[in-house]
Amino acid sequence: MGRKRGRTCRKRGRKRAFTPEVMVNISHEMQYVQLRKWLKENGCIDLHLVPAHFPGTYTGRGLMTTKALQPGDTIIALPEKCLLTTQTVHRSYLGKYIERWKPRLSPLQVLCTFLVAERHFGRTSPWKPYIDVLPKAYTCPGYLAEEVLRLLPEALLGKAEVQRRDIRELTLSSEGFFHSLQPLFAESVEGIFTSDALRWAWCSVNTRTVYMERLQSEYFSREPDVYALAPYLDLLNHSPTVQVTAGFNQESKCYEIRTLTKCRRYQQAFICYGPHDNQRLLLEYGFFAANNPHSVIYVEKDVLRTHLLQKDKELNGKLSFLQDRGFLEYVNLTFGFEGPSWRLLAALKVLCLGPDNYSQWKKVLIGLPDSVGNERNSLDLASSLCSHLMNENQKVLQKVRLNRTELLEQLDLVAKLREEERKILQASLVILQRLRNTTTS
Ligand SMILES: C[S@@+](CC[C@H](N)C(=O)[O-])C[C@H]1O[C@@H](n2cnc3c(N)ncnc32)[C@H](O)[C@@H]1O
Repeated sequence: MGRKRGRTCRKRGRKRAFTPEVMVNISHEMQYVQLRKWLKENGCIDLHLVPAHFPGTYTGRGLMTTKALQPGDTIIALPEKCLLTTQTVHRSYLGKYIERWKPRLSPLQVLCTFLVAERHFGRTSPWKPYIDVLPKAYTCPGYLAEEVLRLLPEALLGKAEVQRRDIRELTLSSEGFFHSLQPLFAESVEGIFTSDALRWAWCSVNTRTVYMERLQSEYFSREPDVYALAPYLDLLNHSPTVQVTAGFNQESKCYEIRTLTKCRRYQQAFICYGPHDNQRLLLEYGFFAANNPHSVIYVEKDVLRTHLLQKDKELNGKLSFLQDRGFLEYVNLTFGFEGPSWRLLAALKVLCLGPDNYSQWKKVLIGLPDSVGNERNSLDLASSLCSHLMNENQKVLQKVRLNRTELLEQLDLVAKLREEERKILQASLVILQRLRNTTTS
């Protein structure tokens, strides 16, 4: 039964049409009050972003905008004084130790040393308001337990191990330098620059810095000097669907982020860390994004090999033909929300070709039509690969569900990553089925 809609009703209706995101404003908490005060003292004037928790999302803490943002608006402008770069460290009490030290330290070593030292100085550190809001621990692979690591997808596991090795090497390669800093501390440097402290510093830099190129300093090693810790700005979470521009503005002397996407008042303001897939997000930042359009599932070469006809006499020839043309690079062999990548399908078509069809190999790779039979065989092979990956994924999910230990938070992260991957594989299977139907009809 229809009801007459008056002016008040229309107004209420308009309000109801938009349900604001559930969020808890935390700007009154002492640590954020102190941080905002510190920013203002350092010349940051327009702070229309406030810290909040967003319990309805996986993002946790983030920044909410108190005014609607239109494309082109500045989300945040952080004065140079508020940025923590290698230059900040060079100008500090650490400067003369850095200058004296050989071999030269990397920009990453310099920043990590400073973070650990400043955290240790506590109340007397001018950076205390910033350090107080930094997470105490992270969820990137450097922090994951061994048994959780083993549940990661193969390609990610390899990179996760490299990350853990890099963190260990940072500690080992800096030991001598830390000893040289002993005059600065009342306590033994061994108890300050611990492997835990350095892991925390490494992850703080890796997950929170903005990209800002600096001129190479003669006092640092040759690694690119591109990190800047940006207090408050680094409370902005990532969304793969927003667009922003970011960089240091030489005129205003501020690091500025502008949005190219609208954002409503009292909503979480997001930035985009880059067009990263979920594996990269987990590796570099310790999270994944639901329905991430950049996410794909990689088909490992070994997995591909086990699905191929071993009695095909031309198999090795085909594989090296594909390898030489870059078709077996793992970034090319993927399943996405839109099905198998063009390169995966092309590679499968070559691999399915019958004997003595050498002339077809090149034609298939440049996208020329293939026989209906080969087309169908390659789609079947793609479906079988996709189903295999689904089964593997399912097995890991079962293990995670059984393994409800004290590592709950870490296991949940892996489970959710795997569930996202499942969605992609399911979407790919549906597309493959559709393609198969059109090929047969
Ligand atoms: C630059 S910080 C952003 C602020 C951070 N949430 C905080 O509370 O400090 C980057 C970290 O935020 C988290 N993060 C960013 N975007 C996210 C998202 N879309 N979903 C879940 N976590 C996210 C990850 O832990 C990531 O390492």
